Amino acid sequence: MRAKPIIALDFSGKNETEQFLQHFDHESLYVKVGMELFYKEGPALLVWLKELGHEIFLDLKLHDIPNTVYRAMKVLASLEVEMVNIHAAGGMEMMSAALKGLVEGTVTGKKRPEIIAVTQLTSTSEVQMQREQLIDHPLKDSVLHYARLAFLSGLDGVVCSALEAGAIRDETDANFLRVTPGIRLAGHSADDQKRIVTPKRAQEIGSTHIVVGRSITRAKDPVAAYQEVKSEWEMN
Ligand SMILES: O=C(O)c1cc(=O)[nH]c(=O)n1[C@@H]1O[C@H](COP(=O)(O)O)[C@@H](O)[C@H]1O
Repeated sequence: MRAKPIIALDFSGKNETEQFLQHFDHESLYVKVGMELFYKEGPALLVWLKELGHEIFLDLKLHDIPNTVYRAMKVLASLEVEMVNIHAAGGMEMMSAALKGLVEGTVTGKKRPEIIAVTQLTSTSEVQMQREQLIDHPLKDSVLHYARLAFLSGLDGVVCSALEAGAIRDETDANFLRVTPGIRLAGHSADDQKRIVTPKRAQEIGSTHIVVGRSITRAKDPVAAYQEVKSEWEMN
């Protein structure tokens, strides 16, 4: 069965989040809690979301020296979410340390959260990457390189654009997760995203998960937008 689309809860606080979730009645969702919401509300928000029956991707994108990431991951493991992430640019030593922290911090008898690494952000274009990161290669090569490093470090998958998902599957393993933000329904604004794909196309190319924020959260009818994303994603 295909994973539910992950809804990015990029809201200012619990009240706004609650107003949004009320639209969905008692439907169990896969939600992403990012820096804004987590910094505002802290772990209590995760407890509340779990009580409502939602699965959680805690998107804090750790990127620091290996020891710091190891220690932080031990703490994040205790929050018992489904998925966490780090930046692949932190290097293999950092990625291995993150995984070790997560394994050690997972409560006995509980499932370890999945851990994925951000390759190149979907808000980064090839020109931008080449100019600002001094990477003298096509963007796809950089994404594939980071994906290989994450795979060799024992991680569960990567965050990338759906445009790169098929190549990553072919270079790693069909079970290696390709979690892809930068998803837009046809005709919706790209906003700050550079590498965007529709839910249908993401499914065709090889994403294992899609992350959708503004196409749903800013829609006049968020439930209808979610259903549209879901039906495109689950087609075939
Ligand atoms: O790690 C992420 O979730 C992430 C990585 C990335 O490369 N691009 C990206 O957009 N995201 C997140 O995915 C969400 C996308 O939101 P929308 O652009 O509104 O659909 C945001 O919460 C971003 O923080």
